[in-house]
Amino acid sequence: MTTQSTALLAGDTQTDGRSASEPAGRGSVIASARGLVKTYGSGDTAVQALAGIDVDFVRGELTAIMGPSGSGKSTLMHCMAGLDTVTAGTVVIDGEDVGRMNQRQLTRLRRTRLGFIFQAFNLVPTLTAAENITLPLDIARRPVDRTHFDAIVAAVGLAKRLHHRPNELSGGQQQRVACARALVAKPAVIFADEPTGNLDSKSSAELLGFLRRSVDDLGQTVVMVTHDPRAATYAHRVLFLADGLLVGELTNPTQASVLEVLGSLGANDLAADDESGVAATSVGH
Ligand SMILES: Nc1ncnc2c1ncn2[C@@H]1O[C@H](COP(=O)(O)OP(=O)(O)OP(=O)(O)O)[C@@H](O)[C@H]1O
Repeated sequence: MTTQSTALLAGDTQTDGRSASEPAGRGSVIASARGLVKTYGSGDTAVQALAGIDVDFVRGELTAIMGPSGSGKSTLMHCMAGLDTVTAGTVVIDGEDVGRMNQRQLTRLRRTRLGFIFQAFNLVPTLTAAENITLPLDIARRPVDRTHFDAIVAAVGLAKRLHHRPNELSGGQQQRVACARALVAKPAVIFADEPTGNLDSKSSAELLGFLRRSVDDLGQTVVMVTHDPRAATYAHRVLFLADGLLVGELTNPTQASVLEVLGSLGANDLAADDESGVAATSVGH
């Protein structure tokens, strides 16, 4: 088992607090956007989803993106991940200018350098959990690093479920398969769009804990869109969008600090998560 894989399971750290497998480059910028504009449609029906965003995502960090409904969170994620074209501006992932890529290069980028986790787990129903996890590598015709695979499967607690098909797994287990699938190719960045949107609070906490450990122990980089202030507390940093603009940022977020910013953005309806134990109205807005 590699040192990195062991660290994911055991959480071993050096005496200075760094992970024993501290990857080179942690803290440097892995993905960035400059002057990012996205307009859907044209003329009278045009909608400006992103109105000029400059943002850097840092290697080895979990960044949450929050904001009111329609503020541009998913659009930002899709543009960063090369899933949608941009109207203006630049997106650079791991040193590569996404806007200059043709479709073939974009597909290759998504397959080999990026991982995705969506609210709807997007597993292939006819494949087993194991086959779903290795699917990105199989499609890219890359070999499976069995040591890494075993470590991820153990860490997400799926060792006894590998031969089950998605309909034989709970929602939480299915999302853990999706999470393992995103991690197995050791991507530069994992983009997660509402990854806990369909999960109960226990499964959400397990998944978020795992995502955070993949960042802390493996140096994985994760960008996650969420409406849930509790989910955002697993992030190192929270970015807030409103009307297609970046309007705020929190480091080391707490539920109260997240709710306070969301309240100031008029997103109380989203922030009033009845399981959070903290009502949006209690922060004085
Ligand atoms: N394919 C599309 N065609 C036209 N307009 C779109 C399209 N996708 C998004 N929009 C619009 O762009 C704006 C931003 O949408 P986006 O989905 O990025 O917001 P969001 O912050 O992720 O919202 P939510 O929290 O509700 O998921 C919205 O006004 C939305 O209606």
